Amino acid sequence: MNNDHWLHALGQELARQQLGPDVARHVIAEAAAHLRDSGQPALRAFGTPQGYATAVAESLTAQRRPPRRPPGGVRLDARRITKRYGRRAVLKDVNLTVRAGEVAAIVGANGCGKSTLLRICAGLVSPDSGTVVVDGVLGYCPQDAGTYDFLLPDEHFVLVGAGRGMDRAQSRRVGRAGAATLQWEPTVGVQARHLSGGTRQKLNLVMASMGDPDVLLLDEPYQGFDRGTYLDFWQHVWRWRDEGRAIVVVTHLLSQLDQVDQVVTLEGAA
Ligand SMILES: Nc1ncnc2c1ncn2[C@@H]1O[C@H](COP(=O)(O)OP(=O)(O)OP(=O)(O)O)[C@@H](O)[C@H]1O
Repeated sequence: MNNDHWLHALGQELARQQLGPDVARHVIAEAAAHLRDSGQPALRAFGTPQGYATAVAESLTAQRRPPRRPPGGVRLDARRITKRYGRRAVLKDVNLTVRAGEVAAIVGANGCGKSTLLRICAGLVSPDSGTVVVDGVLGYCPQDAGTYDFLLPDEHFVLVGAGRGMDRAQSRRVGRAGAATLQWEPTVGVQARHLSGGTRQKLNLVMASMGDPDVLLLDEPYQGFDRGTYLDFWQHVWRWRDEGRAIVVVTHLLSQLDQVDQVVTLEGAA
């Protein structure tokens, strides 16, 4: 079954699950975007259309969650961020304020500056003007290239753990516990360069969340995840939020946007 057939079948299954046409359109658009970005065959990325439609219907039911605690103090405050690359203006006067217990989604077209904004918030890139204030420990999951080809996953955990004040054994234990929550058990002796793209992304995400950071910056962290891991990822986001962390997720996908606390749409600076 090619991806077009799969998406068509998904539409039929969503109708059978009695999801409204607007919701179905969003789900199909997000699945198509994910398939386009990841280059994966649909069956591998999402499983059968019937199984995926059922999971979507279940997750929409699960959205009716009890009221949350009110958000806490400001954890991330980015003010009037402006950035140019050469003659190209990428960000102009962008503001982003996220409180403890809030999730912000950054959306916008390819190249509009989402990753640049996250790198600026992470302190990896300097803005031309504007300020970023972070209150607490920060974890950053890059879109790609956060791993070291010739290191083992355990060695990544030890590196990050050292920066968080953990010893080697504790780092490995915490890293492996994080991996297990993403349905991944690192194979002993396998270096990062031999991991699949989705598994490298799991490694990035585990590293970002080690040591319970107060602010989590996640740049499309689910690319290459299969359906089950993708749904698990959002469960992690809601749990982190309920624990009082401030979370920023760059995303192309629309189905979770009605659950986040704020959506920042970058238009791209002219
Ligand atoms: N280090 C750099 N030097 C020059 N130009 C850059 C650099 N980093 C990013 N850019 C440019 O800045 C613009 C914004 O890039 P950025 O990666 O932030 O976009 P994005 O919204 O995250 O894109 P995507 O949705 O494709 O991931 C792009 O035109 C990109 O080519």
